[in-house]
This record gives sequence, structure tokens and C-alpha cells, in this order.
Amino acid sequence: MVLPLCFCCIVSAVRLMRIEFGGAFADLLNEKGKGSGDNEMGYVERTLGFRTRDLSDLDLRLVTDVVGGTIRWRRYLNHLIGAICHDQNTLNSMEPLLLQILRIGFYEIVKLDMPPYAVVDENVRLAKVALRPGAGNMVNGILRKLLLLKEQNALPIPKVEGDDRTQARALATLHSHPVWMVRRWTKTLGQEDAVKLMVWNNSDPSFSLRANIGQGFTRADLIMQLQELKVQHEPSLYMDEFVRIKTGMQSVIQAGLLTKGLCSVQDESAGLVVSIVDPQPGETIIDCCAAPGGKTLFMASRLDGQGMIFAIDINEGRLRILKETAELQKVNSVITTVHADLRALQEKHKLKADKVLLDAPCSGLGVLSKRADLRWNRKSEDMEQLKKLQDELLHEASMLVKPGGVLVYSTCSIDPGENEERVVAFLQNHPEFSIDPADKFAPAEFITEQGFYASSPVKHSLDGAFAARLVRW
Ligand SMILES: C[S@@+](CC[C@H](N)C(=O)[O-])C[C@H]1O[C@@H](n2cnc3c(N)ncnc32)[C@H](O)[C@@H]1O
Repeated sequence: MVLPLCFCCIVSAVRLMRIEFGGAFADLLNEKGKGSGDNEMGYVERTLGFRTRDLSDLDLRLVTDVVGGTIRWRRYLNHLIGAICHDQNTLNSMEPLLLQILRIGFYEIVKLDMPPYAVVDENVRLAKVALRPGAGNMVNGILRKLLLLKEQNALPIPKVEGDDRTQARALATLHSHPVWMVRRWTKTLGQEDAVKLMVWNNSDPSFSLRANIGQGFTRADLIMQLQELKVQHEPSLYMDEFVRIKTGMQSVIQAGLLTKGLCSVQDESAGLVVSIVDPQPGETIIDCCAAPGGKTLFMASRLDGQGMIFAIDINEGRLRILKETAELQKVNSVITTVHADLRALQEKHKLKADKVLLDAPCSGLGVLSKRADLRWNRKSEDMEQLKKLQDELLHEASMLVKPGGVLVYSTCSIDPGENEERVVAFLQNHPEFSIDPADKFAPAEFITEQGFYASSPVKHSLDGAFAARLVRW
């Protein structure tokens, strides 16, 4: 069977299945695709018999929007589907591909405002071919009910009322986040900022590019290239090497700016952590959790060819990426990679450094706008385990600092439990360290009362990140 069909729908559906179910998703597509793990297009052709073509840039953007949005809005979409089916059990027992097709259709209608009858038509055809005619009829019935409710402005949306728990559940559905996150943020930020944070997490992420001054490529050079590519951009307000872009990443990739090592994708909030370390030519620096290398490479570009960064990571594959990127960006002469568990490092290597950065494994609660699926993968129980690991790693990292040297602890989290509280706990057990206020290294608007660096999606429209600069007596 060879059918022309909306490629974006089918590629989005396959990609979503892959993200939600990993390798097991092949079995879910009518047992047709076992063993295939390559790109979606080949997979679609082989298993469903659709004729495919290369996706255009426009198609690719739509697929990215649909996949990212359908993941972000999963809880909200499930709520609407459940309400329209009048039965949560129908939703819970629905076959995964059918549910995925419905979520895509709902997302396209409710959030993307795409032409409704085209959306119904495409998703019905997809369900008929990928599953069976009856599934197509079901999709048709449910999507048409949704359209009617939308036209009547009568979508079944939960009201934020009642006790704290009920309000948190309603907010979690309205803004499509896990309830535990809403409860945590309402407690630490207040309801108004918790809502602002969720709105940010659901918005299209913007990206920053860092010009690689280590290769003599300045921000002015980068801006010139972006102008030639007609990519809209604006210089960072905070960092000399950074430029923000909202769209146009495909053009940047196709022009080879990343593969030539001329620039990297890096959020300014992560760049500011490097400013807190303040790497200087000639210094020895240990980056304890370095891979895939965003901060190592930026630090290396500031060394001007003099000094050494020992980039340690437990993950060999990610460390390999760091090494390869360092070569591309021509900063490899000042980087030595060390594949090791930081907790066992002292036994093998007798390293000591002027500066030590611990960019600790964390919940990633500051970067949910860029990591669409992370909110569903994180569990509240993770937080306790992470804190324990952070304490262990912080103690190990502190042993690597020379007397008079600097230790920077950072995360990409906005959770006080992973940030300020970890530093306070560390200082209680390590009186040889004290806080070096970060105001000398980052703009005042990022500095907390305790002298730490903290970026916030709500306050700064950047990813959330944290860094404490500590000195050893
Ligand atoms: C937040 S990521 C680091 C990101 C990196 N600094 C960057 O800017 O690209 C945390 C890293 O810690 C590493 N890691 C976790 N446990 C570790 C351990 N016990 N020893 C060394 N590295 C560890 C992980 O493999 C992961 O690459």
C-alpha cells in the first residue's frame, strides 16, 4: 500500500512513541517493526507502507513543535481526552499509538490552532492505516466532539479552587506539570511565580549561541554570519560572547557553524557559571562533572592557550563527545580528559587545582523549557537521592582545591534543596571554606542575599541555574 499522507503527523507519532516507550515501541506498531531502530522515515516506509520524502525545513519545524508541545502538554491533553470520553478508564486502557494520535490531534487543534478539519482528516487517516478502520472512526468521533466544544468555548477546564491540594491538582492539569512540582514551587516561590514558571516551561524555548573566541571567532563575526543567514538575533545583555536566537537553528546547523567549531549552543545561564569560576590563563582547573563539556569548553576558550583543565566524568561516551568537540573548537591543547568516578579519584590521581568546578548531577528543574520530557521523568523521590549524591561529590571536589584556591558548586536547578541548602550543609562540615560573594563576577540582578549566583526563568527569562563560589583558607 502506498499512500501520500501528512508526513508531519506520522513522523511526530513515531517520534513520540519512541520517546515514551524507547525500544519497546516497535512492538506497539502492530508488531510490524521489530528490530528497527533507525530514523523515523525509513521506519515509516518499511512498517506502514507510506511513501515518504525528505522533510523540508518547514516540516521539520512543525514536527519539532508538535512533538515538543504534545509532550509538554501531556497531562492537559490527557485531561481533555478523558473528559470527552467521559471515562478515565477508557483513557487508561487506550492502546498507546491511538492515544498518541489523539494527543497530537488535540494539541494541533487546541494549542496550535491548525485548520481543524485538516487535522481531523489527517489523524483519522493515520489511525485507519496505522491501526484499523475502527480506530479511525473513534479518532473522528472524539476529535469532532473536541471541535464542537472548542467552537462553543466550552472546553472542560479545571477550576483553581478548594484546599491547597485541590488547587495544586487543578494547576498541574491547567499548566501540564506533575502535581509534586506544583506543590514544591507553590511552597518555595508562591502561587503567582509558580504559575509564571510553568508558563515559561511551556513556551517555545529560545537558544543562545556562544562565539568561540578560543578560535578567534568573536561575537561580531557570529553576528555577521547570522545576518547573512537571515537568522534573527540579539546580543546577550550579560555576556560578551553570547547571542540569542528564537528561531533559525536549522540554518545555523546547515551552515556548519557548529561543526566548524565556530560557535556552540549554550544558555547564558550556564555561561554565567563560567564567569563565576573566572578562569585565568595559566591556571590549573578541575571540572569534576564535565561532560558533555559546555562549561569546560567555554573555560578553555578563556585560558588563551595557557594552563590546563582536567575534565573528569564518570560517563565515557559523554566524555568522548567533550574530547571531539574540544578538537573541533581547537581548545584541546588545554584540556585533559579523565574518565573516573569522582568518588574514587583521589586513590588514583593526586590532582590539586587553583580552581575546581563541580557542576553537579541535578534534577534539571531549571531547564524544563528546553527538556520537554524531563518533567514526566523526574519523580519527587529523586530529589533525596540527588541531594545525597551532591553532598558526596561536593566533599570529594573540595579535596582537590589547593589552599587559597576556589571551589564552585553549580547546578541547573532552581530548587533550594539542591542549591543553597547543599552549600550550607557543606560549610557546616568544612570550616576551611567560606563564601566568596559572586557579585564581582556576575551582574547584580543575579546575586542572592547570601552572595550566590542564581538565574531564574521568571526573573531573567533565562534557564534556571545556581552557583556558589567558595574559597579555601
Ligand atoms: C550536569 S551534568 C554536567 C554538565 C557539564 N558540566 C556541561 O556543562 O556540559 C553532570 C555530569 O556529572 C557526571 N557524573 C555523575 N556522577 C559522577 C561521578 N560520581 N563522578 C564523575 N562524574 C559524574 C554525569 O555523567 C554528567 O555528565
